Amino acid sequence: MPTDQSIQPIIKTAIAVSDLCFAWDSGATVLDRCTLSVPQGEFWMLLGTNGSGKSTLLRLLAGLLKPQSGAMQISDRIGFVFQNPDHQLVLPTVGADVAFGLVSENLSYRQTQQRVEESLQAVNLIQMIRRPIYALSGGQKQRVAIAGAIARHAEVLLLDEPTALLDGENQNDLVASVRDLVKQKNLTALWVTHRLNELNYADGAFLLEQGKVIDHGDPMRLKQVLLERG
Ligand SMILES: Nc1ncnc2c1ncn2[C@@H]1O[C@H](COP(=O)(O)OP(=O)(O)OP(=O)(O)O)[C@@H](O)[C@H]1O
Repeated sequence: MPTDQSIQPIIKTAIAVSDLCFAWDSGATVLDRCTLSVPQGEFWMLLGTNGSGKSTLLRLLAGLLKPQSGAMQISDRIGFVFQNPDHQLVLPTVGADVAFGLVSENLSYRQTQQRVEESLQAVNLIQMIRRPIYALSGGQKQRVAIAGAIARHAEVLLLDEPTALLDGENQNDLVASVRDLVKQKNLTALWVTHRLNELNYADGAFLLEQGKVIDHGDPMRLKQVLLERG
């Protein structure tokens, strides 16, 4: 019989990328044998200089682009959050927009309503269910986009600089609430950012340079590495 000390917790991987290569038709290489993995239930960040391939990697993971070689493993229940929420919110009110994401799921009116309400509750926007999208702040719009993913029962959230257009206070609120959601709902999230203070909320981080992960692990250590680089 194994002793208690010999029993290791089973850590499942929610996002696995192995030797992924991607180049544009022009021949410009963006990802060059990129390898990383994110444990299930964790909130990881992806950092790197402009043009290092962060957005491209997220688009490959979401199936929006096809790699030339390498392997990826990820849930097919993905929620994608773009930098600019105006590029993904399509209907005039909060509730209608979240419900729109459910049209392909063949739910009854009641089931749809329940999913919309639950997901808006999860992002603290239930009181705004009837509010027009134009009357929301940038941070509230991002929450609507996240509610859309929650309503579709996304297991993995891919967020591409979701705070880039937000001021400091809204930025902190959003990153804290995504961290809480990940933990409460046992989701997995990969969050692209240039803002080092957001690392305070992460379980781990990757540093991408010229399409390769050159460092990864403890977010506070990586923050220090990047601060020292200037
Ligand atoms: N549609 C496209 N066609 C051709 N090249 C592209 C296209 N989109 C991006 N690129 C190029 O691919 C490279 C990687 O871009 P990507 O957007 O992945 O970088 P990033 O790390 O997300 O940068 P940033 O931090 O500035 O958002 C860049 O050189 C960029 O110019």
